[in-house]
Amino acid sequence: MNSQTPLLEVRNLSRHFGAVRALDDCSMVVRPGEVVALAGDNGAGKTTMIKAISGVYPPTSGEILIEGKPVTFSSPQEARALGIETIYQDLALADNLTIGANIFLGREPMRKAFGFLPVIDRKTMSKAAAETMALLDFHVKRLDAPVSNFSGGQRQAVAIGRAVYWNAKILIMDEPTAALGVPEQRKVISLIKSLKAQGRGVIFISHNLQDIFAVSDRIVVLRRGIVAGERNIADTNHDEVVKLMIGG
Ligand SMILES: Nc1ncnc2c1ncn2[C@@H]1O[C@H](COP(=O)(O)OP(=O)(O)OP(=O)(O)O)[C@@H](O)[C@H]1O
Repeated sequence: MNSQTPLLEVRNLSRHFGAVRALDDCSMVVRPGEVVALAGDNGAGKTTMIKAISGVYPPTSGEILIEGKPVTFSSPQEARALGIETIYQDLALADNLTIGANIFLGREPMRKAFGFLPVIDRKTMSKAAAETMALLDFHVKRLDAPVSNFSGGQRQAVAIGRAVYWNAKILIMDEPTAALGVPEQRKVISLIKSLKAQGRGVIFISHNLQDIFAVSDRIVVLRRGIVAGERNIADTNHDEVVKLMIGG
């Protein structure tokens, strides 16, 4: 792989639901260490795009390539196995469990007690939790507390930590700052910056242009299922993005 090969390339992707063209001939790329914002008004096709990329909806036509290789997924598990992790707004955390247990949810590490009895390896889980949260430079007072004790931003960090632990190359984040107060939004923005510094690719869906401009390298604007425009963040401004979103 040369350094120019995108982590992810979506080529001429369409997804139709009966007569509804939720996505029509859309293309986008995400390179290593790049944050790409996906923006658009309600119903523009953002959710359909991330669901196609993450294996929820098979495309009607078009191609998805990971590190230059065409892939097809028949489930989110298959997309995940190839390094695409999606963090939806509900975060899919188990509130009564620790960070470590959430990282390993459904994939718990086991050890043998007394040399024969299989039990959950809690030491491995708490070590992974500590290392992963340190990698994200995110510190909570009690790593062994249930995640229900944590704030919205901390919970977002746990969901990101889980993706990072399982080696996500591309993280898709659906409105990660939407339900947060301003200080917590800043923390999540800095988490996204650390993912970028680690060479991962991020697709960042947001309605908040300020957040988009704070963290993204590029923006892809969808409108009624098509790519209305794509800009480098350094070369555009809020007005232009809004015009692309509403058209006319
Ligand atoms: N399962 C489905 N069946 C039929 N139509 C659908 C389905 N999913 C999405 N659509 C339609 O596809 C279009 C794009 O929807 P999508 O949810 O991808 O937009 P969005 O940009 O994510 O909007 P929002 O910001 O409101 O979440 C809409 O017209 C929507 O009604």
